[in-house]
Amino acid sequence: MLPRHHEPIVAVATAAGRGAVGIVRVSGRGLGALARALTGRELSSRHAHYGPFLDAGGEAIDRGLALFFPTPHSYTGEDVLELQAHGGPIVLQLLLARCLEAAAQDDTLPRLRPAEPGEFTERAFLNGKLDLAQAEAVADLIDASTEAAARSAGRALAGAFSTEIGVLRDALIELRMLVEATLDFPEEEIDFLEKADARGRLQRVLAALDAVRARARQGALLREGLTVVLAGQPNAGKSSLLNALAGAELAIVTPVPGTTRDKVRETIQIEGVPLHVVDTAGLRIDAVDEAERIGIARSWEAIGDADAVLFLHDLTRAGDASYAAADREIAVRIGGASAPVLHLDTKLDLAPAATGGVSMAGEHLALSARSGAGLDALRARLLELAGWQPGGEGVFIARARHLRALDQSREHLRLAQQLAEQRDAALDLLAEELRLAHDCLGAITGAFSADDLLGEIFGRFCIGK
Ligand SMILES: Nc1nc2c(c(=O)[nH]1)N(C=O)[C@@H](CNc1ccc(C(=O)N[C@@H](CCC(=O)O)C(=O)O)cc1)CN2
Ligand SMILES: Nc1nc2c(ncn2[C@@H]2O[C@H](COP(=O)(O)OP(=O)(O)OP(=O)(O)O)[C@@H](O)[C@H]2O)c(=O)[nH]1
Repeated sequence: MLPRHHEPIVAVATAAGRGAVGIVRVSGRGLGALARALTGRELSSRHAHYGPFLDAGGEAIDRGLALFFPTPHSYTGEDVLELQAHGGPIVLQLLLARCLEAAAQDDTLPRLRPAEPGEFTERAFLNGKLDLAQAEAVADLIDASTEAAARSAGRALAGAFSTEIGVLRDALIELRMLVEATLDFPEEEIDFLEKADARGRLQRVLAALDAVRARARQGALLREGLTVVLAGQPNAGKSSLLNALAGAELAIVTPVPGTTRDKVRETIQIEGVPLHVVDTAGLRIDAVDEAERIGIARSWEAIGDADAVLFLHDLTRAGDASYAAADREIAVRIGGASAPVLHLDTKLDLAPAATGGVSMAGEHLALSARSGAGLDALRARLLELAGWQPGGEGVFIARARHLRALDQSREHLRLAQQLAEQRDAALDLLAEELRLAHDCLGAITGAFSADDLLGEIFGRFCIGK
């Protein structure tokens, strides 16, 4: 029996629903006979052939373009057969079923099964067509929620991230070779660190790693975005601010306090950075009914998960002592969350110039959702809080997994550096730290990766990818 990752697979490669064109894609070994059975002809390699896609009785299910990519020159590195048909869901299901049937009927054909999510790209990885960071970039390109995220995923897919990791790994390999060679000649140990400039090399690798980390963090921000929670008493202007930032009427705005009963989550973007804005139910201590109480409990949950909290204060209530007292009570609780808090004094257009404003310690921005005053300053401050460096050209997309690996690698290099600074450095320990730092980098591109990690990564792809 074939191992699972050698079994031929088939899936509809295009999105569900109706489209101009839809593609059924087959990947596996020895697909030539299947191609003949489905098209009734010999397909030359990597050429588009227009003709019928035949059912078991020789009747055309559809007419379209057939492409055959013989191994190894294909997306997956195996034989790939594509049927580019008309993009109707039923047509594509018929073609998919026909592929399975044709393979089952002829025992010279390999046993075919439907593909699991991400399985085509997993094969591209297993067959060395893409490394792991590039394979992840395929999914990130498809999932990108802003133009900047798509461009940076495109760069990672083209190998920009992998190349930087490769440069770091090469520098580490050189250093490791020096250290390990010296281990074999113990009498020279003392001179080694001096002669080979091991400390200088280590220092340079660390600096280069830090530069890659900084760019990867930018890339991760483009992928993950920033979660910002709008918090404040009922009627403070949270929903209006969400709508103003989004430039659309997303949340219901009414003069009735307590209009927003549950979280509304909307993704907008600032300079290409996805911003997940969560509008919450207005916070109040003495909620009137059960639904409101539940909404408020969810608001607190959202605040706990936020990357930043925007705490809104209604400037028109600035003189109201009980309003201020309630704000102070909420502030204490928000202060208990770990996210940074930015105070927004709202409805600036209504606040008379003489008003002293809201008195509450912390950073304040005054704004008006109605006139738009202060919104640009808020956007700029949010980007700053996110750690976004403007003009992030050349950023490649990255994931939390990559950041962790880079951090761990850095940790091992720091330990190696400490060892190297000692008078009679233990070279065997130094060698071991360098090896571990090297392994962490290898995990990013998948030089060695556990099956469960691969399952985790490819299981999140869409089917047919
Ligand atoms: N119709 C179609 N469009 C598609 C894909 C596909 O599978 N089918 N892709 C799938 O996601 C992407 C393109 N990815 C591909 C990557 C490599 C090869 C390929 O044939 N590689 C060979 C030859 C390279 C060459 O000619 O230089 C190779 O790597 O050896 C094909 C598609 C996006 N568009
Ligand atoms: N003039 C003016 N009115 C505003 C502004 N922002 C909000 N409002 C008004 O204030 C009222 C409450 O606004 P919302 O955005 O619904 O407030 P909220 O904090 O979401 O309220 P809840 O859903 O009750 O928690 C509405 O009548 C808005 O039109 C502003 O910048 N200027």
